[in-house]
Amino acid sequence: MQVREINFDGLVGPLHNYAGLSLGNVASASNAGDTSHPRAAALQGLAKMRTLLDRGLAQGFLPPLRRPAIGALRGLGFAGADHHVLRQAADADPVLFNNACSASSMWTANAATVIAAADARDGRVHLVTANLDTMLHRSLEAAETFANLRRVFADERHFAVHAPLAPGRHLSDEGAANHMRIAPHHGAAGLNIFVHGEERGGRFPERQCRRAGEAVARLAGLNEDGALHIRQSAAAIAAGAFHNDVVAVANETVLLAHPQAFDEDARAFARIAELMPDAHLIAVEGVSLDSAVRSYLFNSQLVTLEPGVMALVLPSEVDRDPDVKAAIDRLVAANNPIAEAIIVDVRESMRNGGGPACLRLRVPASEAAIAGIDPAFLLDERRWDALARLVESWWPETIAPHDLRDPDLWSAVAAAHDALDSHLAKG
Ligand SMILES: N=C(N)NCCC[C@H](NC(=O)CCC(=O)O)C(=O)O
Repeated sequence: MQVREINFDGLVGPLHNYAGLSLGNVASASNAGDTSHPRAAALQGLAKMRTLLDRGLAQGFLPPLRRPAIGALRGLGFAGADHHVLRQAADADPVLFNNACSASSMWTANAATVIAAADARDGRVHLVTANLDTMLHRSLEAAETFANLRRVFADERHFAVHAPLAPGRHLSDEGAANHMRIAPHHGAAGLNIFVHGEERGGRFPERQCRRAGEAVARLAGLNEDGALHIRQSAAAIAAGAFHNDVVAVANETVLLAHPQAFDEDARAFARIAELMPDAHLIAVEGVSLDSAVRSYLFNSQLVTLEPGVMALVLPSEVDRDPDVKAAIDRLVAANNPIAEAIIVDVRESMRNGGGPACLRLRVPASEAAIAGIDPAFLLDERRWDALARLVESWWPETIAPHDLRDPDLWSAVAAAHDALDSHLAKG
């Protein structure tokens, strides 16, 4: 069956800001308190989408969740008119308030884990919404993301959208950022690799539980040899790889990983090779873990341009590190399907620890399944132009930390969300 991969990028929301909310995410911590540029951020994300669209790839988007998360604050006991809720929360608990202001839904690699139809028992694409339970600001996304995914992938003949796993640290789940799939091609049955952490007492949280990956595999009906659960190395997490997609990326027959990405790396690679003997398993040498984390080399999108020909879509930060540049040159020159490096500027997102791969959720879909996706979320030139115009008209230019408490900003951001909602309602 002809199956295409669609990248659903998160449209960067109008409240994008740098509040330093993610312990273990080096960029988020080191840029805390800086002034953000939401309009530029959303336009950078859109430019990335446009680059892939212009290369003939299928491109969709997911709308930003409405922030500040007034509903969540109401659930925690703040009451009254919207601005009153926000004022009370900002005064009573500034940290909670900042968490409610995060635009983190832009990183749609954390929206859900996606299991391809060819691997699922019932032949449907399964999307298991991530509970994002480790980080407070991210945990506020799950219920709304579930609703969004149900709206976009409403056709139950082709898609099964699952609710987030039960909340709680025992089942923490960060979605596709900790899942890789290796297969002969997008439409063929493949191997699903679930990468987890586990409390090892390191200085940073380990966000993904093994049980969560096992539950996802069961919910989608993977058979036993279709799933492999491996552990992220403590060294990678300590260096700032808070998700596996900071140190590894896979697409069809290719897996690129930092040699220290996994616990017992040699055994992990050997096990994958045993299950997928025809795959190109590439441990990228010559790049330190620190360089990998700073440049986000592995947080690239590895996309198929045509059968057997792939491109790496990399953040422009890779150009600053000679070791990383040399590694990319070697990868493109070597005998593997990677034929091209495409550099994109997603600097505003990168400064919060979100590279090209974080910004997108991959959904493999047959022609029939694509027909079952709400077309308002599939991009062509016309829809892309309309989104860019909306962003240019409504998204704030800058947000400094103290602006988050400014009622004028709350009104401006609500108006931007309203404009997007009414645009989407037109289809
Ligand atoms: N690797 C993937 N797939 N996603 C990247 C997510 C970045 C996100 N950053 C943030 O949430 C920063 C928000 C702040 O600090 O304000 C996170 O840490 O969860």
